[in-house]
Amino acid sequence: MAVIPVSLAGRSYDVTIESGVLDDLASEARGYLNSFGKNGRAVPFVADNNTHRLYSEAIERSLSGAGFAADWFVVDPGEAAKSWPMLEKLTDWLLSLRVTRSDHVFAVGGGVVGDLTGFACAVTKRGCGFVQIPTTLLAQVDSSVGGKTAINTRAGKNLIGAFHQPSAVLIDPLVLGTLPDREMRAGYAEVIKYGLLGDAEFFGWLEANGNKVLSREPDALSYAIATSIRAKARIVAEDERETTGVRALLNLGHTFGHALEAETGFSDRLLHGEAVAAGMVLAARYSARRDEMPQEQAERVTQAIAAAGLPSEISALGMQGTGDDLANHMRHDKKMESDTLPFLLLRGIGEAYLARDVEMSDIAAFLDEQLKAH
Ligand SMILES: NC(=O)c1ccc[n+]([C@@H]2O[C@H](COP(=O)([O-])OP(=O)(O)OC[C@H]3O[C@@H](n4cnc5c(N)ncnc54)[C@H](O)[C@@H]3O)[C@@H](O)[C@H]2O)c1
Ligand SMILES: O=C(O)C(=O)C[C@@H](O)[C@H](O)[C@H](O)COP(=O)(O)O
Ligand SMILES: [Zn+2]
Repeated sequence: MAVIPVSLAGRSYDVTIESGVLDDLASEARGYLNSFGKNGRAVPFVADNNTHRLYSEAIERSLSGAGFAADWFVVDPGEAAKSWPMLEKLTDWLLSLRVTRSDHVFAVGGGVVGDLTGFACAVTKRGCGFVQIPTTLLAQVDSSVGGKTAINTRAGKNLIGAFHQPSAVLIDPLVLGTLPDREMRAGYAEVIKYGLLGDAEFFGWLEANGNKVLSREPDALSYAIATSIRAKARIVAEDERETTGVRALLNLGHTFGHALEAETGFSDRLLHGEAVAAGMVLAARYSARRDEMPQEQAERVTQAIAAAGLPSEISALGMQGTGDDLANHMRHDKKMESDTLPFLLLRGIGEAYLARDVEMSDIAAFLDEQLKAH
């Protein structure tokens, strides 16, 4: 078991990593269940069809043993649930349950369920509590921690949202046993991100042990999850609201990645983690093209992504769009300052930095080359 604190003034919380935590939810989450149970109020849980089917029974068993009942809001799996219509339905449901600011809503699922639930909790009665129970590798290493919550709009990814920290994050690595391999690989992209952005040693460890993580070897998996969360907790504690440039490092690969997601229609044609993987390769290659990252290190990045079965070549994604089309999606990036887009680039493996001198026309030309290459 590992407990990793996320230290934030007045909003600190723990991330608990423990096999079996889900079967024992009533005792693990006792403090967040206490406002329920009186007057027969059920505890609100949000899940998608898959996580509801797989894990609602164990959760209900644990809760009923402690005298609590669960009520479920279940969405269809996939990115489409991060939408205005779903936000409206979810907030209406929370209001119908008479959720109060001192209550906690439980999010059981991947980043989609976590981002949607977190945002609904941020705006319901101007902020009620929530607990993250992440069930994908991506959510366990990244989205459940740090309080970024959002939905997507026609204009792009995560454009409507809020910073709203969870009160606790409970991670059960055993649930990854039911996660499809493709989703496991997508989450692994965000694990690679932590090595690439600031921890060359961890990147090297992943080059040697990535297959153990992907095959869910318990020690390797727990080490990768804990190392990722420690890195994220450190960064979030330093720059909770992404104002100093430190938290922006967590966006490595995302400016390219979000544009690729937009171009492929936010669909399962390209999952978020897959887009981030391709985006990190682009960031490494563009950095090498500027002579900032040694070419041989950019090749190591491509290798690490490809070896994990993640997309490394955007020319193979079957997209119709041009470099300009992708650059146009990027103009909605939340890092945009006036008419400049700061870009996460690399001086080397483990050394990401925010570059403020990148011309969008140069990015578009680079992307045109990449769309044609290989
Ligand atoms: N808030 C943040 O800081 C942050 C960070 C990274 C990503 N995100 C967001 O997270 C989202 C992607 O999250 P994701 O990759 O977890 O995708 P997801 O939530 O869509 O889940 C992926 C799939 O796995 C299924 N699933 C979940 N847990 C399972 C389990 N244990 N067993 C079997 N199936 C399971 C889901 O039903 C779904 O079909 C994106 O919207 C992305 O923008 C947010
Ligand atoms: O927590 C962060 O900060 C991140 O940037 C984590 C990313 O993996 C995540 O995808 C995030 O939602 C992207 O940030 P956004 O602000 O561009 O939506
Ligand atoms: Zn991400």
